[in-house]
Amino acid sequence: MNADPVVSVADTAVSVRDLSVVLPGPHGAVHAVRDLSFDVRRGEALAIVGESGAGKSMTARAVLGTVPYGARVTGSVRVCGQEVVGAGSARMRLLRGRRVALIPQDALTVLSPVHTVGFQVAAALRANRGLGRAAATRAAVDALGEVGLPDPARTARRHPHELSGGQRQRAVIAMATASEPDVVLADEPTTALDPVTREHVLDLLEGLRARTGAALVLITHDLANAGARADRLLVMYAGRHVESGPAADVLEHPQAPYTAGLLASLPERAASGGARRPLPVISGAPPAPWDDPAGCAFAPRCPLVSAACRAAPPPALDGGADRLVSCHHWRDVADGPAERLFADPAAAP
Ligand SMILES: Nc1ncnc2c1ncn2[C@@H]1O[C@H](COP(=O)(O)OP(=O)(O)OP(=O)(O)O)[C@@H](O)[C@H]1O
Repeated sequence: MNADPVVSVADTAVSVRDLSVVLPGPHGAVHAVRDLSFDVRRGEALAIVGESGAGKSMTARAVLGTVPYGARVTGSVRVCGQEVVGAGSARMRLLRGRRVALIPQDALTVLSPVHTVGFQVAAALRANRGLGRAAATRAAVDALGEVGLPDPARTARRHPHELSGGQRQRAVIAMATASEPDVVLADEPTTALDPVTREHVLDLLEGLRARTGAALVLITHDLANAGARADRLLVMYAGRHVESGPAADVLEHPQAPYTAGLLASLPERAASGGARRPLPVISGAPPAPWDDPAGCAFAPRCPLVSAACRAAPPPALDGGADRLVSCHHWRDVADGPAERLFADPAAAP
């Protein structure tokens, strides 16, 4: 990307520049993340949005320094000023947990079935904050109470299988946030939860951010909900930056055709016009993971495609008002009601 957002280093919790992650795959190299740049300021919530395979989780793993074995990572990822790309395991042990923590999609991937949740939260506190056994045990109970678990002292003595899915997710949030990291990465933290519990967990994350001043990176498929919960949005497609900026602005006035298509296909938006009409769709499918298109990866599905789009991936252009957009034709999107681009499913290429 060629445009650098103006954020002072001291205000920046995460700074990603020209990040690429390439993985070996059975059909050839998989370009999971390509030339991605973005910043997350301290205390800010950034939602990374995109459909399955867009590279959201791999971006989070690169920030956490936990890409799969065999992955080739280039570019730079700085967490609180410290470089993660190429960092040795000793430096990453210091960063992980203390500076940056992950809340995964499924709590059971991080909770051990053989230990009580209190023991596991206390273990994280001992590792990250250097607390002794008794102090860590007390702090773990406090942390379980902070995330709204009932009777935290009793919950601390329970094993993960004795808790509901929502309670387990709260326990994982307690484990990730008890040490008050500067950056919390939440990878689809509510996917496995019912709608009411989902809202509670998102409220909880918002409350923790307000209390500790941590930066929150929320990874999600859900563009509308992300907009309501985040300060800023980063839309990804096929491993690349599509557009980014203040969440409300991106949702109100998308600048990239892909974002406009995603928004047009939201049932609540399509219904807002009053008349019943077919839900607009973005026809076609994203490129296969091992495809390495010469131009814009969205070009085969884009109603505004031109020769320039097929020749080279568009750079991130300054869309004004703290926005970046990776599209040659962004002015044509920004100038009119975005929905019109995908209004007629039969008209899309
Ligand atoms: N261990 C791996 N080895 C090879 N390719 C992988 C591996 N993990 C992920 N990928 C590929 O990397 C690309 C990006 O995956 P990633 O999990 O980051 O997408 P995502 O946007 O998080 O999707 P989802 O929303 O489904 O989790 C995909 O094409 C995926 O198939």
